[in-house]
Amino acid sequence: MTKKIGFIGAGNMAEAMIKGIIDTGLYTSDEIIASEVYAPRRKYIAEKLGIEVHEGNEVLAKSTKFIVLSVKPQQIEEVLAGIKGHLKKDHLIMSIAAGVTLATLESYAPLCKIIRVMPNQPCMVLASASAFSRGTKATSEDCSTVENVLKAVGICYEVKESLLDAVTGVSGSGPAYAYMMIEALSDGGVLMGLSRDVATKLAAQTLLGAAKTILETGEHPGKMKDIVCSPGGTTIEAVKVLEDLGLRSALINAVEAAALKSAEMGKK
Ligand SMILES: NC(=O)C1=CN([C@@H]2O[C@H](COP(=O)(O)OP(=O)(O)OC[C@H]3O[C@@H](n4cnc5c(N)ncnc54)[C@H](OP(=O)(O)O)[C@@H]3O)[C@@H](O)[C@H]2O)C=CC1
Ligand SMILES: O=C(O)[C@@H]1CCC=N1
Repeated sequence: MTKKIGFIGAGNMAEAMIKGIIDTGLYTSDEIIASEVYAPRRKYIAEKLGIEVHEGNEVLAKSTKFIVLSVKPQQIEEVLAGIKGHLKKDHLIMSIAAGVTLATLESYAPLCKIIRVMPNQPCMVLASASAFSRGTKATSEDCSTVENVLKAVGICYEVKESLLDAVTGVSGSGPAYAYMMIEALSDGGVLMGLSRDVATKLAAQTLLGAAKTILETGEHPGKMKDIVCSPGGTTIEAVKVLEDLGLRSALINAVEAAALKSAEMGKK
């Protein structure tokens, strides 16, 4: 066992997590291994992140006790079946697959200690929001191992597994909603005459600043909204438009839709 952590599936999320882990100094690139079926992707990840990347998953299972499953949910069963003979009881498996339950994961890898995680994509810039649930064999030490990774790239909470669908709806899928908001705010700026570059940077910094304010002050978002709305001013005109067009309702329904989809995926 020469590696500290191994990622099966070197796609978008694995790249984001590995970049975050290396940038934060938790593990060095020579302590990380990955496996990936697609040859051009193997070459890209090996060159970009400086880690060892293999075609098959057996080498990885033999090289590390800490395996991250970062393939698509529908690929999990086949991946675990392929390495079953190499999985021992001291293997810790961290699955980031949406909707795949601990019971399902434990049925595919009955000897292993398993922790189910819902991270999010901004782990690549060390600003991730994650939650996890422990499987029946996972120890507190295993949870600390996983927490060390998740806290290195952002914040994390342990939750009951039944709440991971809600986590997926809010923070797992959430970066996509935020990117849509940034894009749309930028469009508004361009409509009103700003250059695209300046409009996008102003929009992104505005979401970042608002998010930092809530996290650092602990204030209620409604109170902070009220502070921005000057009586008879510009903001309340915009807030009226957002209420008329159902921004809040759209976001609440979006979170519900993603959470319900995650729960439905878990029934398969
Ligand atoms: N994207 C996100 O923001 C988030 C994703 N997740 C979860 O993370 C997981 C990965 O998502 P994401 O990174 O977006 O997906 P990607 O499709 O980008 O990454 C998965 C990678 O695994 C490869 N792969 C497929 N089969 C195997 C195999 N047998 N062995 C090794 N590699 C294999 C895929 O190759 P190929 O494409 O050729 O099949 C692909 O490159 C998913 O389960 C998702 O639910 C969780 C939170 C956020
Ligand atoms: O869209 C998805 O299914 C994955 C899980 C959460 C974010 N992306």
